[in-house]
Amino acid sequence: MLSERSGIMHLAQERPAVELEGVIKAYPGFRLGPVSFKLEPGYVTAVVGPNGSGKSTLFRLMMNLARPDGGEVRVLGGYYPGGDYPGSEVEIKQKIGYVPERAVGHDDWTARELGRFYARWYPRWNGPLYRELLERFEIPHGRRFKRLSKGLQRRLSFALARSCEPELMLLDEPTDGVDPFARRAMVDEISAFMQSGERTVLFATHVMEEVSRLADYVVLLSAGEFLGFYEKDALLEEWRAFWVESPPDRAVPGVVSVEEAGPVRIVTRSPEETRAALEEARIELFRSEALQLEEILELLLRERRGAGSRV
Ligand SMILES: Nc1ncnc2c1ncn2[C@@H]1O[C@H](COP(=O)(O)OP(=O)(O)OP(=O)(O)O)[C@@H](O)[C@H]1O
Repeated sequence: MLSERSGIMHLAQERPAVELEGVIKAYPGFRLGPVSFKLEPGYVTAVVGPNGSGKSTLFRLMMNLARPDGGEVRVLGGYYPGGDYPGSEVEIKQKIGYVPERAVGHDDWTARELGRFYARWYPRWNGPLYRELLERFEIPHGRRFKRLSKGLQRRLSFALARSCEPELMLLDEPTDGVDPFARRAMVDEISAFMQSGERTVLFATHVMEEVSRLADYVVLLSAGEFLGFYEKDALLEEWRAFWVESPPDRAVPGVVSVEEAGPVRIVTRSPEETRAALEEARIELFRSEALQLEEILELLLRERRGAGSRV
């Protein structure tokens, strides 16, 4: 996905879609950050982390629904906080399709009414697409939001955000509670949305398959700590598992874990160095395999938080 779109992006827009610099947010008993990363237009980034790691807080900071205690949040050229907007905050928000963790103020509205309301606020509102998404996601037009199941509420929130034809989609667990069929349809729609290289998506998820399918980059959080901003393909290339005849009797560079139940499996994040060291120690390497993204992220979490962390 990265290579397909990378040529277009810098021609279309020069500024990052989102820029966070040293962003900190503190609540009693919880502190997020400092978080720093840039989202360049044309890419999809996944926010991954265990429950309570600060993913929703990060989205609220980007929507100016929470104010940072330190650092700077810049979204589509607008600065939060401080009121230093090149355009008005409304103008910036009109270019953002946001799916919050919990939709506020939608409860008594039907999909039809919400569509009409959004059409008034979003200049690029795409009515035909909205109607098509309601059909595709099998969302009843006339039932109040609060009477919809959780999965249908998520689908409707996504359809609303998508139909704004935004520059930037901020999707806080859009597929949470959504069945696998609709989830696939949503992932397909995000891919379709990205076909124009000027657009940017940031989405939070616990589903690794979605990260594998959609994301160019991954933001990893754990208990408020920002563990990194990773290029997905680089992670997949960097980490490997080697199967060897016997465990090494000395420290081997790059090795992150050694499993000795049955054949010895060594995970390394520096394959060439590890391979050379194994050869030198005359340990036969009889199989080498790529790691799944889920295992890599889990190992990164474990490295920082101690064993037992789960994505
Ligand atoms: N308004 C608030 N006041 C006090 N604490 C808050 C507030 N909002 C969030 N928190 C705390 O911040 C922490 C992170 O919450 P957040 O919802 O950002 O995590 P998350 O990664 O989105 O979790 P999940 O995966 O469960 O959705 C939690 O401990 C939460 O209780």
